[in-house]
Amino acid sequence: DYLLKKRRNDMIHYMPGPKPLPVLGNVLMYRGISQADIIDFILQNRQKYGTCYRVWLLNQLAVLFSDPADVEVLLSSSKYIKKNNFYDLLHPWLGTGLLVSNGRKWHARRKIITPTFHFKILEQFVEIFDQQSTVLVKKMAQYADGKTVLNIAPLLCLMTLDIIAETAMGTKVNAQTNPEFPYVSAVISVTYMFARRFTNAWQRIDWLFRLLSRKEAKLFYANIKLMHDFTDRIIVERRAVLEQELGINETAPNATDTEVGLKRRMALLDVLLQSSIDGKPLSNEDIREEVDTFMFEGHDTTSSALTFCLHLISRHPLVQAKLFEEIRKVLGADKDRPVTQRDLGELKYMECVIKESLRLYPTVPLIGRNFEEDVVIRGKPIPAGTNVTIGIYIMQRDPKYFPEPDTFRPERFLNESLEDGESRNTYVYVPFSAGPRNCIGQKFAMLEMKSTLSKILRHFELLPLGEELRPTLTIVLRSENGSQVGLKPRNYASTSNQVVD
Ligand code: HEM
Repeated sequence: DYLLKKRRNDMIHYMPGPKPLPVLGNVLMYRGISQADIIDFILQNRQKYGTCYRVWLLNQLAVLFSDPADVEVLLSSSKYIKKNNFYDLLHPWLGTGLLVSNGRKWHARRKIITPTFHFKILEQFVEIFDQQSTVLVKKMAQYADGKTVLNIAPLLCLMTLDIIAETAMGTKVNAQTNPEFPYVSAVISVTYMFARRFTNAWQRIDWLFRLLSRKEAKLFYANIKLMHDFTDRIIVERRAVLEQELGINETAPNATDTEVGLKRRMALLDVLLQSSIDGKPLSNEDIREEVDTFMFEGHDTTSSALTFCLHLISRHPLVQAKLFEEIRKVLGADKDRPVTQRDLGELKYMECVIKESLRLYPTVPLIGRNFEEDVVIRGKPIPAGTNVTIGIYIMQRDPKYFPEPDTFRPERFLNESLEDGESRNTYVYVPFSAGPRNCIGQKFAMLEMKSTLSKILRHFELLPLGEELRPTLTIVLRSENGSQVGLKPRNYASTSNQVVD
């Protein structure tokens, strides 16, 4: 143990952190810490050891950064893009798709996928957001009696699944109307199991998972197979259609990234089918990795963000009134009018509400990297092989940058001006990460959330019924008891300030 760690220990000895035991390192400090306690535990460690501290987990050295100046160095550089081994858990489903891939593969794929989010393409996706949120409000209407407590989280999850399936694969899975559809229940089950395995050290090791949780492991891998078969089938079908329609092989090598995306309404899958790397088209397996990555990354994140945001709105009537006023002003008196990308761009206060909600409850509260070689971050040497965590949640709750950090105040983001006139490092607020490896779906997610929120608030007033949130860290931050609210139908004939009454 001494020899294995000696070099790294010598390099890192200056850094604060809990005293490690031989062999075990600091593993024991995680004893008895439940999923729901992890975030508080990390905040306490930040108080004890500062904005940069180390822990030893057996033989693995891990460093947590939460000083925005350090985070800026890490995120803005294209050198530090390798993900750490926590992400390996996602391999069985996502292979080495964009979220987990590294090096050349990541660069090439990122270049191909970026045009998918061209604003012209997003414009077409806005129609899908609108249609699917219409299905959502129809389902919600049955609970809108002003006294029923509704946990809105599962409904949001099904809606975001419908949206991502249609935008990524060009296929309707009808999750909202048919949640029993095998592909839909497989996605939900696997996402749930990822969350469990992520927080359970033993289940994270694959052979132990297969050995000790046999039934769960069997279901997990059967569901992954089912999802792969489904995606494979869609890819084969779409390839055949595209070949017929476009003469895919002639189009691919000559078209520039942006041209490919703009030809007609495209799903992500279509862009991939027409793309090539070094003149070679992507194989069905390559494409599946990326489509699966979008299915995973594109539904759980947005649905969790919406869950927190709607809850906060239900508990802040003045914010809700202001939001509704803006919605009425921008979208007019017809609550069923489909929204456009332009409308959504004008919902400025709503943007502040979403940003503030993502500040308090960043869906991805921690992100990880691994250093392949020794590096020095602002004078701090870090040895090769170290797992690095960036504490998004910690920075966004730091009173130094956000006065009264636990208070929900969307006005903070109006004009992005700072209350005390000080400048703030932009890397202090990074719910979508930042730099070359930031969230490729950020604009998509913002439009989707704005579209859904405006649809819900045009139809219902949210009431503060039910339990409060119980945030818990799984792969994404979610609320253990969902988001409990009451609903009252909006009377659109009356004026907006009726909400405050
Ligand atoms: C509120 C919603 C969302 C949040 C808060 C969010 C946040 C993030 C964050 C923090 C990362 C960086 C992860 C890391 O470095 O390990 C990321 C990456 C990514 N996100 Fe999102 N995301 C959201 C929605 C979406 C959506 C809707 C999509 C797809 C349509 C998407 C696709 C991706 C992909 C593919 C990556 C990997 C990018 C790369 O490594 O090049 N995300 N997201």
